Amino acid sequence: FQSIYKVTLNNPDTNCSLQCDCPLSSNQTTDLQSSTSSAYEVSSSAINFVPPGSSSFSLDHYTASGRRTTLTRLGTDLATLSLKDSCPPESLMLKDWTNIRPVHSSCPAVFIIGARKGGTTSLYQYLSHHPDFEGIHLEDGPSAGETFHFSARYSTENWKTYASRFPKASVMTGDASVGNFINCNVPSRLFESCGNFSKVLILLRNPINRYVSNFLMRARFKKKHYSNNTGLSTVINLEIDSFYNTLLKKGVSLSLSPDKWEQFQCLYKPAENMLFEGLYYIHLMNWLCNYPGSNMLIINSEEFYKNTTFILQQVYQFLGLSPLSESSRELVTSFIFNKGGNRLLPHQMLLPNDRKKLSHIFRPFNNELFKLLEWNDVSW
Ligand SMILES: Nc1ncnc2c1ncn2[C@@H]1O[C@H](COP(=O)(O)OS(=O)(=O)O)[C@@H](OP(=O)(O)O)[C@H]1O
Repeated sequence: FQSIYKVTLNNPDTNCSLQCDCPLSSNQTTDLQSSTSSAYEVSSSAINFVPPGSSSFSLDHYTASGRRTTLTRLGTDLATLSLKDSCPPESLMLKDWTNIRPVHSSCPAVFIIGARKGGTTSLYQYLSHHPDFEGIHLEDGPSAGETFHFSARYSTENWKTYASRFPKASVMTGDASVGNFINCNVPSRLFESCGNFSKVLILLRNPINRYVSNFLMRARFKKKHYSNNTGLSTVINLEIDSFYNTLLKKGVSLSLSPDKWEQFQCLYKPAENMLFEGLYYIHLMNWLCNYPGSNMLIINSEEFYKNTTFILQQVYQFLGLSPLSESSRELVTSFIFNKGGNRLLPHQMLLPNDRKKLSHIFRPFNNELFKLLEWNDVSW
């Protein structure tokens, strides 16, 4: 079975201890124990953890209903986080998720970080209708619901300006910048900035449907030299070429092995190649290794589209917002935001052969994702 463990490393010599929530499958316990035989240095606090003999090691089991819920299991399809061995235990163990103080005192409570075309605008809008949540809308585009792009590059000064846009009142507020899921620098930057305070919502949609929706948006808004005349098949084939070329140039194996997920990280400028955006497993692993899993809720977009009021209730619960009645939720969710066009031109349709090509790239990553999240009945 897979579970969440709380890991405590004690150094009796210095009387210091380090704790982190470490999601692992039970059969990794041995690996984890043996990995303590090397010395760990926590540079931020200058604590040295030394080999067994002078250090002790303990694992406490935490369940979904446990005292501190690391695992957020909502319904059957939502976030069940159980990290596999591909996430280096060291990086998790060196993180103290519990004691880090946010650098900034005013952080938005919620970040909807993606995936792009996953239904993020609707979710943000629906949340904004809750009496205790204040949505902030961009006045200068691109569209209501995508709010003040948090940047991994913000300096302290930038941060002050950014944070000052959010109300300090008792209401909850949030940011919905969909590029953050795939920006490999954001998780650690966000954690550094906001510590445990901010919660993260992630909507994951069938990556092929996400791809097509993204393409159609570019054509609709004539972004990146796209127009209504741009053919989907042409774009797919160009992007597949550029995808493999990027991997080649960076010396990454073309066998597309998801367990080498770290190799794929930071390989592209966010949003440049729509294929990279759909490799959710890579992006999620980066988040899980750099941001506390207990503060992340991962939602299957298709489930969100199908059972919107139910999922919305689960989101309220996760954020600590009071529940709303079924009828209020139905009212709130009656409009679909950011819907693409219904009538596609012939050259905008996905050909069976192109679907196969996309599926070939996404499948191994989807499979790892399903295992990680225990999404047993999802068939993208
Ligand atoms: N409630 C509900 N039910 C069904 N479908 C829904 C819903 N909310 C959003 N959507 C679909 O999500 C797509 C837009 O996603 P985003 O808002 O995340 O797009 S963006 O990244 O902010 O541009 C867009 O998909 P496409 O229509 O395929 O483009 C929306 O139709």
